[in-house]
Amino acid sequence: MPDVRIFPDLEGASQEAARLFAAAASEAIADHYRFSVALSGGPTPRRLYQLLAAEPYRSQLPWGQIHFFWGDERYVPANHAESNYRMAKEALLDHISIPVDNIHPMPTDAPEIEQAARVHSAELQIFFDGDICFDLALMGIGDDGHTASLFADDPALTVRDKPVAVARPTSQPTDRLTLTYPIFNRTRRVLFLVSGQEKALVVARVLAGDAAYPCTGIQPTGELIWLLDQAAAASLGEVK
Ligand SMILES: O=C1O[C@H](COP(=O)(O)O)[C@@H](O)[C@H](O)[C@H]1O
Repeated sequence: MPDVRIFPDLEGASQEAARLFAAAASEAIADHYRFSVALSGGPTPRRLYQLLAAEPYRSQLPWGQIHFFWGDERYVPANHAESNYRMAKEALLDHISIPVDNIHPMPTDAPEIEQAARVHSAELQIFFDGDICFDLALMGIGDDGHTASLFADDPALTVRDKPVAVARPTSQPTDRLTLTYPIFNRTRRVLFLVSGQEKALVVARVLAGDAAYPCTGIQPTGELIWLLDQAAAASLGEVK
């Protein structure tokens, strides 16, 4: 059974996520002197990022030992309204004292998206010395059951031999880059943050193991925690 924690609202779930982020950072840094995180995009994690950019975390977290990557990115310029990097930059990165070398966005400026996937794969291999293993992946879920940019019926779902895949979801206006299942599933801790009634049914189905949803494929060997607000938890128990 996954570890599912329910909070009255997104604020409560985000506060728990910030606490877990700080605990995971201190454990990773004590063990191997740095903390590598894959961030999620979309609107849900914005409050978490704002909390990390505020006291006490802003002063207390050892930002020089924390490295930010992204779990997925829309193939748009870095200053685009849809950019996952831009959201994290505005909510978090612009407000903390972190070396620029610790920020590793997925590139979105190559003429071909396949080239960007190769460049970022190479960056990951170098950073992790050939053994890609994040300390923490922050994740969300769409109401269609996608997570990161792993969408149903998209070829990115089947990529097993590369850390970064190109996603071309037919439901979305732009192509995307995404980390692949093997990378998420060897992450030390995966933390889902989910809010809103429109996610309730899909969350219940994913937690019941319905393989129709890409999110169900996230089964890390490490720790898996779901932080839900009450609205997102509303259908738990209705789906077997
Ligand atoms: O498209 C995306 O959506 C998912 C879910 O976002 P949420 O704000 O509804 O939780 C997100 O995790 C992913 O990073 C993003 O690109």
